[in-house]
Amino acid sequence: MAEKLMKFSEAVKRFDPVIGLETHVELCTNTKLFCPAHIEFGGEPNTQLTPVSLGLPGSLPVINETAVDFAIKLGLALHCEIAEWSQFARKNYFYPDMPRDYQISQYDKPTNGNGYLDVELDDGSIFRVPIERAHIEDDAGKNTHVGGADGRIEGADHSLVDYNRAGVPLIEIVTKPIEGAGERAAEIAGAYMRTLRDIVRALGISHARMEQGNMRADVNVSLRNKPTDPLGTRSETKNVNSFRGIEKTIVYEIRRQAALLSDGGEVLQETRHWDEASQTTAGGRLKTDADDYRYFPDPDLVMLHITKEHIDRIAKDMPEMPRERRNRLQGEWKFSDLEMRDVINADALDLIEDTVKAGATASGAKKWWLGELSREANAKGVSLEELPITPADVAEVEKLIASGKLNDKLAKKTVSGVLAGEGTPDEVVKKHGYEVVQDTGALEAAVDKALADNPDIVEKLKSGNMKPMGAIIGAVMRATKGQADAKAVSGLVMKKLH
Ligand SMILES: Nc1ncnc2c1ncn2[C@@H]1O[C@H](COP(=O)(O)OP(=O)(O)OP(=O)(O)O)[C@@H](O)[C@H]1O
Ligand SMILES: [Mg+2]
Ligand SMILES: [Mg+2]
Repeated sequence: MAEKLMKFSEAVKRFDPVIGLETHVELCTNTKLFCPAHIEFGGEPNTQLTPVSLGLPGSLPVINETAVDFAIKLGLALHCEIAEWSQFARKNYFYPDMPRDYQISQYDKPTNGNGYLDVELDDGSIFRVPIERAHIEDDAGKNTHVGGADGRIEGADHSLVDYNRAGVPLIEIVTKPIEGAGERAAEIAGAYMRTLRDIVRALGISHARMEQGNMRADVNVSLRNKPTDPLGTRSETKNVNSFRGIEKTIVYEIRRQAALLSDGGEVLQETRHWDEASQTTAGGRLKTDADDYRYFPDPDLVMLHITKEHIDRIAKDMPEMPRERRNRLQGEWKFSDLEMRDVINADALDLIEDTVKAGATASGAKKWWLGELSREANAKGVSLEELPITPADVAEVEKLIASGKLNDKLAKKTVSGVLAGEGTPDEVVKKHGYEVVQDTGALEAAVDKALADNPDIVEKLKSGNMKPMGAIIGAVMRATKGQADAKAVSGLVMKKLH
């Protein structure tokens, strides 16, 4: 049954939306959080296991020090208070993807508390997102429902479970209720998620690939009549795994709840899920704050003691954060704010940086990645990074242009060759004989012929009408299969006429 929705513009005029994001980030440690089982994406099911990750009786967890250091790094980046003593707690519930019947998480003594993240919005303004906590926990395994009439979960006749992911370290970053977002709630959530992704990548603590589930968010949304009212009842849309999905969930929930409330109904505190196919959220399980997980300190794990000296050591090695890096690169590249925003939106920052490092100019690198190559990536439905061309290739093409060996047209052909798997730019140039005619003898002969073939144009040029110059250059280009340098041709023509 389709639910009633209010127009978005009307909904945010009548109600004040409040959102909250719980983001799970999968850490890229080599081994699991409490045992030495190796972690590898896409491994054969149930091959990355130990007795601990299966929760076998008698097995005991031992904390992974790297995971704790990763959590501290993130805590520092999010301006959190890092607890000297934090504690793991058992969150008890039953689900077949969790072999232990409890998740090891942190409850009232999380490692990181009380921080914030400043995010930049489209208009260049900064919005401060308050962070409640960033705690360490382990992941569950994965169920796959198979069989049945049409392969859908309802039709499934049995489920398979893969415990490879069970015990993989996660950090859950929980925002405080984000107030004052108004009609920009979705934009703020999107900017927050992208900034968080950039930070965890810069810290090297997660691959943060949404599509592989390294990063996923629970999206909480509530409405109230006015900003001074107490918070309204929230819905919680679970495990949304794309930035667009998160933004759309927020818009949808605002519209749905607004319609409900203005009809005199009430918002249920429930978990929902985002359905990409129908672009809607659907109700799941009713949930109350009294949901009883029977949290208690895990008696198998001692409290985590993090000394100030340890934090200082980690703080000394913190890499440059994305926003500082962006500002530095913008200065070095002399890009305008608008150009920089285009680069960020195209996810081309790293690629351009690497291309410049390989010897190209910043504007040359930008021209390729945001022009020709963005079009190619769009057409193929892949990201720029996935294109079969490297920053070094692009820099090489730029060098060939700068040295006068390639003109724009030949450069494009060369890039096409690289994309088609014909080899490096040098190899493609050699293979096809793409090279601007440098031999002035051959060029002169082509110019002479073009002038002799077009006496009427010659007359015009002689009388000072330069418009038909293009026709001569075109003729020379055709004669040299596009391999002439247009500037050299017009220079030669002028020399011959006078
Ligand atoms: N009325 C509200 N409207 C919008 N967001 C809210 C509201 N109340 C709480 N939130 C946000 O919802 C999130 C709640 O996450 P939290 O992890 O604390 O609890 P939970 O969802 O009950 O537990 P679980 O981790 O088991 O899902 C936080 O980001 C919080 O800021
Ligand atoms: Mg939570
Ligand atoms: Mg939650």
